[in-house]
Amino acid sequence: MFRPAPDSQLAGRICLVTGATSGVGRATALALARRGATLVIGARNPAKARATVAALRRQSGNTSIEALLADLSVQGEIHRLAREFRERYGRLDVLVNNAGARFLERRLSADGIEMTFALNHLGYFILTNLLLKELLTGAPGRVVNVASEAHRLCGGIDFEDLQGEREYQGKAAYAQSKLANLLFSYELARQLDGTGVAVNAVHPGNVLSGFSRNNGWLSWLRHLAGSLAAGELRLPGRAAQGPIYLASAPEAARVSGRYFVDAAEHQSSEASREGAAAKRLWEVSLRLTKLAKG
Ligand SMILES: NC(=O)c1ccc[n+]([C@@H]2O[C@H](COP(=O)([O-])OP(=O)(O)OC[C@H]3O[C@@H](n4cnc5c(N)ncnc54)[C@H](O)[C@@H]3O)[C@@H](O)[C@H]2O)c1
Repeated sequence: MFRPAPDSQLAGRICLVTGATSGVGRATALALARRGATLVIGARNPAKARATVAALRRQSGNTSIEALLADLSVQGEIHRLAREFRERYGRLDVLVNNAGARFLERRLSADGIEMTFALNHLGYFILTNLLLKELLTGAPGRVVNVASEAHRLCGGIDFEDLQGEREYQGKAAYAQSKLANLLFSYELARQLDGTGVAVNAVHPGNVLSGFSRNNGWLSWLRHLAGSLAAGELRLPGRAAQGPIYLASAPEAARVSGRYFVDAAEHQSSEASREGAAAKRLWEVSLRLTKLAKG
């Protein structure tokens, strides 16, 4: 069988992509593998992880691909993944935080934290902070946070009812978590200014993926119908263009603290650019994750 040789743009670079067994994450992982990266995928389900690694190796012709397992809504499992990564690789060049979901019913994570916030925001926050030393060791490096235009639906983080204890609406919780992705990206970019590690956020578009399948088939179909009605439903390969650009394009290495749709910079909402909210979210996130300051 003909296998195109992987191009060497990312040869020798170590890339970690979360949520890479489907959708945007899988398409991003495949593109990075084709560019010759040493690729680690974060995955929850061992059987899916094995199948995805085998498929990515076959499709890319790159054998330097493996999976590390973790449920990224569970803090202890993120710590374990980070530990295993550190022991095996010691350095990280590109981190793509992508694993995310929407929960129409309020649920708690294993740590007792509302699931949307635990997975979509704290998942990114903990993994990035735990691998910061490895990113700095690998500098110049990149952090790519997969966010969403849905952040515009949230006028600000509700610090008084952060986890929807008083009132929970799945769409609002999702929008808040995606606003948190932007606040986190901008604050981290500020903190890492001058280190050579670029941090950016990206909206992948409305995607034909597994997104919202956890809420049942009907909800998934509604999500797809809504995307079609809004005039856009992308295949994952198309949706991954933005993450791939930020993770690998040479010119993107010089850009940090920005929001992208595909390879184009966009202005995110006013609420996402509030420095005080970003700092407050950082403090709250430190408290909820018991990560030490600094
Ligand atoms: N689908 C869309 O229309 C859309 C639009 C804007 C932004 N996004 C964002 O894109 C990202 C990827 O979504 P997608 O559309 O590819 O959906 P998807 O459901 O196909 O992929 C999500 C990935 O995250 C993983 N994941 C979910 N919960 C996890 C957990 N607890 N632990 C570990 N992994 C977990 C899944 O296994 C899957 O691999 C998400 O951050 C999402 O918010 C999606």
